[in-house]
Amino acid sequence: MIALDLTSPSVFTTSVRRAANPLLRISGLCKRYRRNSSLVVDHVGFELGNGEILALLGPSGCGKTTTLRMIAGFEQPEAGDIYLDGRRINALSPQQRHIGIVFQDYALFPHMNLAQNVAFAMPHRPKAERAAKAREWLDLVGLADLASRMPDELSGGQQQRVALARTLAAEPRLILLDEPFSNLDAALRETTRKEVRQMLKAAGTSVILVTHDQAEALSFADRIGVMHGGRLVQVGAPEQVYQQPANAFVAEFLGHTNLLEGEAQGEIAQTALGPIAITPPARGAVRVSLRPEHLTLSSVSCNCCSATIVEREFRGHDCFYLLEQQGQRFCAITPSHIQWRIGERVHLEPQRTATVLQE
Ligand SMILES: Nc1ncnc2c1ncn2[C@@H]1O[C@H](COP(=O)(O)OP(=O)(O)OP(=O)(O)O)[C@@H](O)[C@H]1O
Repeated sequence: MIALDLTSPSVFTTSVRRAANPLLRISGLCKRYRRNSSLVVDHVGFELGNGEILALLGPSGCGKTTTLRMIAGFEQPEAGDIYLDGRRINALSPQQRHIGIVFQDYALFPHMNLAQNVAFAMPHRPKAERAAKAREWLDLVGLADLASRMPDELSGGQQQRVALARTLAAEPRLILLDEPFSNLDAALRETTRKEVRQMLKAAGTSVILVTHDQAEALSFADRIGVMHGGRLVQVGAPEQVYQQPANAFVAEFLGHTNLLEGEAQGEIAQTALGPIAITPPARGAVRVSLRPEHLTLSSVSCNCCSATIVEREFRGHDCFYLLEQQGQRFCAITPSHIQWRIGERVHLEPQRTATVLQE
């Protein structure tokens, strides 16, 4: 049982941010695909501010795409409300919602050049205006010089940028991105998502990104909503969900961590690592999360636990170590210029406050 100290500010951030005038407001969204089966989206609710980028992050099958499809109007929710600009849009068709979508396969028209692909998204504009506008959007994504090329003459990253230009050209209030970078190789993925983020911010568009890649969510989004088993388990800024995970699932999904059982007495808990500072303060049995980069390895004895290095992984800019003490495993990350050998006995010193988990 966890006895939380309610006098101190809570670090638990599963509550949904209340923007003054959110662009999108979702509450109690539920979906099941077959009668009597369990919910694949289970009472999901969140708000999205104007110009904000939110990532829905979670493992395969947790309900991210289904949530996105309900917002887009391709699936009907079993329960719950979707408000866009204060208007309930549950009954509107996808076309009436005026929401842009970019899928992972780009879906460019193969028989049209880039300018024509982008111009196609502007049927509301006079024909004479479309070509100039298409060029402006291609310019924004850095591809104006390639306007007369066909899609199959482009790299994956360039095709992705055209798909984005085409979606932006329709000037939607909201853009939904469903794993848009997953077809790109690692290096291209990183540069493309950085460029795409800059373009979206320049255009001031509100965005929901669906991804199972934690690095992508952390670097791309203003806020992250972590989904697990159809539920939204935590919503917060990237730093918040990483440093102050609400539960063990979030802690482990966002990176390596040390999950430690302990006995809390206010701001300190006794754990296998010795006494460590915790937040928020608690009393009784607790489970805490301490990131590996917050654990220092030292040859100097301290008032802390010692352990044996059992695995070492050189990762370029840092080294990842697995350590063992009396059957308990710990992980630590050190700068790569500090070298420890497998079999060496070291002292483990926590450098930061560990986060008390909710469950
Ligand atoms: N059309 C469908 N009919 C029946 N079940 C479906 C359908 N679409 C999705 N599901 C199921 O609903 C659950 C949620 O699927 P969804 O695609 O929303 O998850 P996801 O988090 O987006 O996964 P992924 O990252 O693999 O795309 C899964 O168990 C999936 O098998």
